[in-house]
Amino acid sequence: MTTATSAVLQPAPSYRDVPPIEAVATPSTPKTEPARRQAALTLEHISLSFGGIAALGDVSFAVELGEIRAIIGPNGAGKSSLLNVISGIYRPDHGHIGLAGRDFRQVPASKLATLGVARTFQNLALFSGLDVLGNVLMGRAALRHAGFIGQILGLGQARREDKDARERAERMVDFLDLQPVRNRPVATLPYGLQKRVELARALVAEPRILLLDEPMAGMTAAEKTEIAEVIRKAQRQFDLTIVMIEHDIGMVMDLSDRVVVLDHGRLIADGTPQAVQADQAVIDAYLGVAHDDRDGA
Ligand SMILES: Nc1ncnc2c1ncn2[C@@H]1O[C@H](COP(=O)(O)OP(=O)(O)OP(=O)(O)O)[C@@H](O)[C@H]1O
Repeated sequence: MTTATSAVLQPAPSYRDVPPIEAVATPSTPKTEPARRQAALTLEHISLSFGGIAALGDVSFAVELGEIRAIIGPNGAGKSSLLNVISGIYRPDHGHIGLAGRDFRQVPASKLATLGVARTFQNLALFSGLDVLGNVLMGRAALRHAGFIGQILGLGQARREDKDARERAERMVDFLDLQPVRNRPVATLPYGLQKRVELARALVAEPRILLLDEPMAGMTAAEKTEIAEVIRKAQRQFDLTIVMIEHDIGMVMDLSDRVVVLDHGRLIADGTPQAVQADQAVIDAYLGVAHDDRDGA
């Protein structure tokens, strides 16, 4: 936390006229409160354990349309578990996830793309044998309607989808300034560019919600600044709601509209970057100060 004190905060983006996703009515997102924007994602009383280990305990918060929301916390706080709950990899023991106007006990991971959600991974999950364009094209695969046989035989619908996917992938390669390396096998690219390819692959699915798992991990300071600019640009261009786990607190404070802080699987703060970095419970969590009221978590 102490590294964040010099961070320059960006103003929250103004409300954009995006098609509304019907908010799931929860105590934390009352539809009657006019000052609140609509929720893109709600988590209600999420608990998850692995054997005897409580990874998440009664976590609730709402992410508003168009915001960049960071999830931070010390190692083992439950950040990845939470992202895996949101993306349907884990079914929580308790709680609900509100997404795309629907309420889930477990988000159907196989339908994530059609629910308007795309994600990147902490460790790169690229197809190392494919070139940049090929990897970006894979981001359209889950949205294709033509069946396997149609694709093999190159039938009408499959051909049209192919052409459409290629055009969209080319546009995304342009958008992320990857044109000079579009035919390079991804494995030959520097790490920062590979992370950019992963972002392009997520964005080409045209998500409304983008989940980023440590988008700056392993990057140099220059690469971090570059990717932060790319994230901002994508958020504005595509009216995205972004939920991001990131360890670089300076970058988090710079990029986020709001920040959720987890510690020992519990939500200990949810607020603006300024509020969160001044919160005593957050400072204590990062300094490893024990609290009696967390012992039961
Ligand atoms: N698949 C799993 N099996 C058993 N325990 C797990 C599993 N995944 C997470 N845990 C445990 O749940 C707790 C939360 O882990 P999680 O990875 O979600 O934390 P994190 O905040 O993402 O940590 P880090 O910052 O180190 O990535 C930890 O105690 C971890 O050991």
